[in-house]
Amino acid sequence: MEFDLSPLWISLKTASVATIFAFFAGIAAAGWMKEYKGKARGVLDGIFTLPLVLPPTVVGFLLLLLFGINSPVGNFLMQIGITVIFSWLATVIASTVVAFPLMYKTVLSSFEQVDSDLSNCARTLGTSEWKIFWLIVLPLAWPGVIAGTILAFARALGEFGATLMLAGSIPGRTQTMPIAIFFAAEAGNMRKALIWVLVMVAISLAVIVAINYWDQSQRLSKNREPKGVNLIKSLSNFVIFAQFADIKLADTQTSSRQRNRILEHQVNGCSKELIVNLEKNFQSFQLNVNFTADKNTLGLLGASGSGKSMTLRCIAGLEKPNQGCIVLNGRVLFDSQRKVNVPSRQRRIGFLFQNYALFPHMTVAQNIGFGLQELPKNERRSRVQQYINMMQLQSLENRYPHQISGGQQQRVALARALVIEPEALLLDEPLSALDTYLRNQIEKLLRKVLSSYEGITLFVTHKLEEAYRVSNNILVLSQGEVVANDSKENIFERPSNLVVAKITECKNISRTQAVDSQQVKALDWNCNLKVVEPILNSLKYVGIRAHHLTFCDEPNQENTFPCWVADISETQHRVTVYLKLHYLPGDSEDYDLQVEVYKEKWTNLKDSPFPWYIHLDPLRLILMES
Ligand SMILES: Nc1ncnc2c1ncn2[C@@H]1O[C@H](COP(=O)(O)OP(=O)(O)OP(=O)(O)O)[C@@H](O)[C@H]1O
Repeated sequence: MEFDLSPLWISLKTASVATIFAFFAGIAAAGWMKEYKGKARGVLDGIFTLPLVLPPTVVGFLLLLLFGINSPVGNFLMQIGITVIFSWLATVIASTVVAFPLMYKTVLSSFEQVDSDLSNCARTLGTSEWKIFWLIVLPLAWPGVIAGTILAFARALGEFGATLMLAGSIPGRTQTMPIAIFFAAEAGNMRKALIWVLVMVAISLAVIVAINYWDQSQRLSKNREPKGVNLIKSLSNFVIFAQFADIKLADTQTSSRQRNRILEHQVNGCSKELIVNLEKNFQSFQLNVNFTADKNTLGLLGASGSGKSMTLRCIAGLEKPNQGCIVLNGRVLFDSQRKVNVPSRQRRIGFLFQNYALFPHMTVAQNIGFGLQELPKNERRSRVQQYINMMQLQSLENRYPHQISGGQQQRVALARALVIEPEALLLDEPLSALDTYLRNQIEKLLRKVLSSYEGITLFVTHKLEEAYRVSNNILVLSQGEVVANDSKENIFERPSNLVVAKITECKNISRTQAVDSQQVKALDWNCNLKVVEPILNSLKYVGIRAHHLTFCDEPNQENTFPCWVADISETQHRVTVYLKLHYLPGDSEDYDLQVEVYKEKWTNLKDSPFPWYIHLDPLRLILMES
């Protein structure tokens, strides 16, 4: 008797078509869900995933209700000449519905694994959301897409319950292999059932082996060249350009004083200037900053979590403030009162991320040229070459980010941010991931680049010396508030309050009280000090930097006190000496002042008899508010 092979062809045809539908629907649903942060997210995800957990017969029954001739959908389809129930179309629908969740879930999880800084970086380079999806997210998530497709195919091939309920078992039309196995076994034709079982096992095994080999080849190729490179070229043909600004609504108020100031600037056609007045509220953190930056590089200093990065992200349009306004060179980027929120891609603000955020599947040249896609090819190439030369990246053009050093990666990121000629450049701890040697090199390059950069620069760093070398002015943030904004000299020499003194690492601080117009009592050091600065009513603390203290031989000089050493701590060039004033210290923790001296000075000093005498120069004393 001739063996009927139709179940094999029906199964393969059904699974292939169902996989194509699930492929596109799964990618679209996952792409949308990745960005959707609304309240219905949990419900929608549940609905998309439901066919994965429901028994196939339940899915089949629901499909029967949906497509049956008594349902509005079934009725409508009948009228246009399409019959679903007990047709091949029914096998495709049933298989698509059960295969979809596997595609959707796998793709969503791989989309979510793509570093969000990469998308944010692309936004600051002027890229539309569609382009980001096609050029960044999809290529990087490609392994997940392939895995989802294979799983969806396998699931569609093995579908039984829903297909039987919706399509029945019509040999040569709707009878797939799983259904053929069931009916053969039920009729006692075990030989026939076994043949189909073996065919199913062979196909399933082939799928699993294919996944394994594919996964293995991905791992190997990761070490040679990054994935998705060729895909990028083909995908770029489908890029859709978004044309218009996305003006979003905000419902909050800006203070009229600040608004008037900003409008005045606009009317006056102000020069290069960034005006920031914003509030951003989280449950456990409130950011409230108000400052103006000009062509002089502004350094942002502050403890971890003080709001430095959040400030930059709001300016770049990567976070939406709750309230306030941001104006760059007279252009309103954000105004909660006027409901303006210019999207990141239109702000013309370059952003340098701490982890560089280089696109791993693009070469050095492709990374640098990413923000220039609107330019003609030749112009684009020459601009990229210009920045490759400027950043000394010649001969590295065709390498991928994982094939170059950290310092080179940072230079690529800097070139990519600068090549779009941004009106402002935001540098979020750009040197923190580098070792000391590279850090010095890149810092030097950065200073050179910034000296010729015409735009506004904000520079976030934790390192005081780096902030001092790179910036002209410094803004100090503490717990989301601006506590100082001044020239770097004033910030370091004359910190006006305790927070700024601590952030700029003033090691000697004492509570204080005014004695007369020229004298204060340092309560923690138990001494009176002559000062030259005017004493304000709000005076709370007196301080002096460790390297401003001097040892002297004249006990009767003003602001000079006997002292004993409680402890010392050495580095290769300097010694920090912990001193107790007036008395012998009880132990190594019992000290009043920290003094920093060079090793040579320490060598001369260390064997001198006690007491030594320490001098607090009135010109160096810092008077502070709380
Ligand atoms: N999406 C968010 N939801 C809730 N809180 C957030 C969110 N993003 C940031 N924060 C909080 O905002 C505060 C400021 O964060 P930010 O990253 O600006 O600090 P930072 O000064 O840059 O710190 P660091 O120097 O450690 O990078 C932190 O307390 C952080 O926990």
